[in-house]
Amino acid sequence: MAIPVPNRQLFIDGEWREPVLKKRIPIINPSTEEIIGDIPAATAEDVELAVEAARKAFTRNKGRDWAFTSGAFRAKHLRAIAAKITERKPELAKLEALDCGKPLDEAAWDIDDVAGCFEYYADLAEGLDAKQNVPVSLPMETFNSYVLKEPIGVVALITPWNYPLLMATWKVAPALAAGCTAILKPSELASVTCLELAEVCREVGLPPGVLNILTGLGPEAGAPLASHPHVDKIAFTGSTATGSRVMASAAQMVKPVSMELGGKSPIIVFEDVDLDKAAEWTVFGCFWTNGQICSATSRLLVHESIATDFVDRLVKWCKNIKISDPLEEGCRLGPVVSGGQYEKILKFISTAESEGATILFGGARPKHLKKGFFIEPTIITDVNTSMQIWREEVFGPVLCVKTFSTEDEAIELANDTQCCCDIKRSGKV
Ligand SMILES: NC(=O)c1ccc[n+]([C@@H]2O[C@H](COP(=O)([O-])OP(=O)(O)OC[C@H]3O[C@@H](n4cnc5c(N)ncnc54)[C@H](O)[C@@H]3O)[C@@H](O)[C@H]2O)c1
Ligand SMILES: NCCCC=O
Repeated sequence: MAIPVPNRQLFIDGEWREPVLKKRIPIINPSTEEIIGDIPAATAEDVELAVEAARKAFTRNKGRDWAFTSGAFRAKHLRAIAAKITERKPELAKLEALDCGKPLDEAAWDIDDVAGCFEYYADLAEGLDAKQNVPVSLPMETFNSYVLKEPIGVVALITPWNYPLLMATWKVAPALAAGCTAILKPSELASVTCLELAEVCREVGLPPGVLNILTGLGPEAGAPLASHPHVDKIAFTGSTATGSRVMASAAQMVKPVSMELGGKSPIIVFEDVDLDKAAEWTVFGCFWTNGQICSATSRLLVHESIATDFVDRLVKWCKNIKISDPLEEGCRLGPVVSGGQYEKILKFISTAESEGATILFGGARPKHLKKGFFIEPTIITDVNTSMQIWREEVFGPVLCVKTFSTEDEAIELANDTQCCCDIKRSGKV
């Protein structure tokens, strides 16, 4: 059953604050296309306040309140956040499913992962203490040398919508463990659970300003954050195009960045596999999270001798995928995140068709669903490497299939530089 979406403000300096320009963005439930609430829309004015709060938190009491206290102290906060997330798991999973369309079971796994990630970095924060001031032996007695591990400062964390709270946590937890203070800017398409993370931080008494959360549009909130002179580092996950813009603005100040950018991952199926298992993994890899995963197995390379049989099995799997409202029992494929993504994916499919590919299965909204941004699991064959569907990231439930005859050919196709440019450039840090 759906639950109400909490009405929240921006989270700055440990408090809820209305955006300076009082703007808000509607939240659209992708299953029903109905507005179910709204989120605050930060602008440069709010970025200013959040960066100032983070900077103050970093230096407060000469850093003894957070940045230069013990890792064990910070770990206590991370563990308290993990415990609260676990306590609120049923509600957070529902909110995430409502906000981004992810099947409820998958949203619940993600919330477990979120709690696990805070715990993991709590362990690392504790481990840091033993690694401080370790002497480094030098060949000269007149010098002493020690290793000091210090946080870099104020960090900007900009995240996408496909795993809203998990992608945020992959950045927030390590930053806080290291002693940084942070400003998180989640995607405007799915910010609800990140705002709940703010409430969790408030409830567990995270020192004010250590984590600030600004929801808002990319150009209005993300861009001024990325280019702010008092932000010491940017960690970004999202599309290659936006990542490139963020890097360019960071380069003006020679500011370090970590980038996790788009993906277009191949899966290679050789002739000696267990066909049923390989078919199950291919389908899971491509359609999990409604096909919106950077590591989606969206390019299937299958040995020509088993291709017909293998693709038949994929089609059988696809026929049995339950497509429904993500909160419905047994849902395996929900809607894509937004109207914009829905249109974009359908355009990819129609371009593939006009370029000569065959839409073997799916390719449209399921007939039993009249509303919502639903797209059937789609299998495309007769693809060649110059087609857009092969080269570009679709980021939806679309699998394209190509056969190969030798291992070398399979590897060459998998490594095709055009297809894989995103992967090659998105080294995970
Ligand atoms: N490699 C990975 O680990 C990984 C993981 C998840 C998602 N992704 C990628 O993320 C993409 C989908 O996410 P998306 O559509 O939210 O990506 P996106 O690039 O559109 O947006 C990502 C974030 O950047 C913000 N943003 C937009 N314009 C900005 C600007 N000019 N300056 C600063 N910030 C700006 C957005 O508001 C959002 O918070 C896909 O390409 C997917 O492959 C990659
Ligand atoms: N399981 C998390 C994958 C994140 C990439 O999209």
